[in-house]
Amino acid sequence: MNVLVLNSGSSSLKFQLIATDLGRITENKDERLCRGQVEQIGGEAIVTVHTRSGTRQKSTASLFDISRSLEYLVRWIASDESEIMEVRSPSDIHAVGHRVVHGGELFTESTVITDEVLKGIEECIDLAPLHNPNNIKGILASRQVFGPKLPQVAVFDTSFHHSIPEHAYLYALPYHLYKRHHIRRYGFHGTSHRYVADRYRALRAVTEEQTHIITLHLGNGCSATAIRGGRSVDTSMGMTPLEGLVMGTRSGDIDPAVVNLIARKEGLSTHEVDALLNNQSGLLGISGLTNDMRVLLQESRDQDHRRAQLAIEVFCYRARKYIGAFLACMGAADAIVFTGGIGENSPDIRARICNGLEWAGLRLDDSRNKRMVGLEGQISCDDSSLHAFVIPTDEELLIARDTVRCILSERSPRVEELRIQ
Ligand SMILES: Nc1ncnc2c1ncn2[C@@H]1O[C@H](COP(=O)(O)OP(=O)(O)O)[C@@H](O)[C@H]1O
Ligand SMILES: CC(=O)OP(=O)(O)O
Ligand SMILES: [Mg+2]
Repeated sequence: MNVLVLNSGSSSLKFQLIATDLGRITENKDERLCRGQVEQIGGEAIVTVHTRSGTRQKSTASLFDISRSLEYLVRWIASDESEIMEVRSPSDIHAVGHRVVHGGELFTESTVITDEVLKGIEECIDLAPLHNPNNIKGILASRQVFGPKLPQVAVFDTSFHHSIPEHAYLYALPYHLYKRHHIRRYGFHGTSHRYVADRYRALRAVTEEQTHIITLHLGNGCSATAIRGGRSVDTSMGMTPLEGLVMGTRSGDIDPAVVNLIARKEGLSTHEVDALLNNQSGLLGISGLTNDMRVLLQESRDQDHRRAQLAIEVFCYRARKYIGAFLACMGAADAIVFTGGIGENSPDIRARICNGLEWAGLRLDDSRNKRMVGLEGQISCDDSSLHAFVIPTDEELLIARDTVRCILSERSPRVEELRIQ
């Protein structure tokens, strides 16, 4: 089954086409046929695609909206240029799987998209005004391009975290705010945390019940998840993806009183402060330089750039603090798992985060850590009682597999039944 996986953002559309092993879904039988993205949709858009053989093609095209961008991509996929002989027309694409950021309390698992499900995703717009509207546009564009009969599946960032207990998801606010407006911790990057937990199980040959780990997704967005018995029991992101770890441009945890103070002192609206916390903070905010960890590491080494060093220090300290907190919450864990662009590729950052966790039984193997760049494997010493692993994430692959599973089982819950009373 050829599954098109879409991740639609405000002005970008990322895609992958994955040939999944219909029915059997064994790990080695899935094949990535192509991937790419359209950026700056709305005008002269930039289209970057990677063919099956790995060649990168870059071009520009006037693409005014997501629908036009999708049409353009499908035409390219069906053309000779893409090198995909299996797909000669749109009808050779059998399903579309969407990354949907917020499923609120309605969606606890991936689901086939019906009109009712679409209404449910619309209901969650209040909780994720920056993300869900774009995800909906992606779904509607797919209906337009492929017709209403093509099965589409929504895979939610939030659904893996539905196992988090009440005491961990409730904020200590007046309770009616939770009841009235669903204000609580939801958590994100669930597809990534779930994928690496699955891979960890396979690597160590343990059961779901035996999976007690802390996963660190360190990309542009960063989050930590405490996984006990294979289920998420706490996570660092909150009602929105702003809470928790220091990120590329997001602050992570701050004192909520700071919002009003910044607004007053800087003459900003609360909306503008929100944008400042999301887009101008984190690594970029502290360093005043960039949100790109590679550049920060280089500048801090070569130029002795003080604020780049400081940004890295705050980033690693916060991550270590969350590991300590989650170890206390979980009682114990068997391993810490690093993933995401930074987690997969930076031995330096991993070492700085782990440095100081010897009390918890973690002993990093320096040469294993240095070798593990973009690879999967253990980076702790064999006699470590708390292990550390690097596991490259693959959210798109999990979305493609969920898409096939949902279609085969025709799982599409009735939203009315899911709604919390
Ligand atoms: N070799 C590397 N060393 C340190 N950081 C890296 C390396 N490669 C990528 N990164 C960092 O990974 C981050 C992007 O992560 P990624 O998971 O690709 O982002 P996104 O969340 O947008 O998918 C950037 O900060 C980038 O600098
Ligand atoms: C939800 C979220 O933070 O996603 P990303 O890391 O893709 O920004
Ligand atoms: Mg990523």
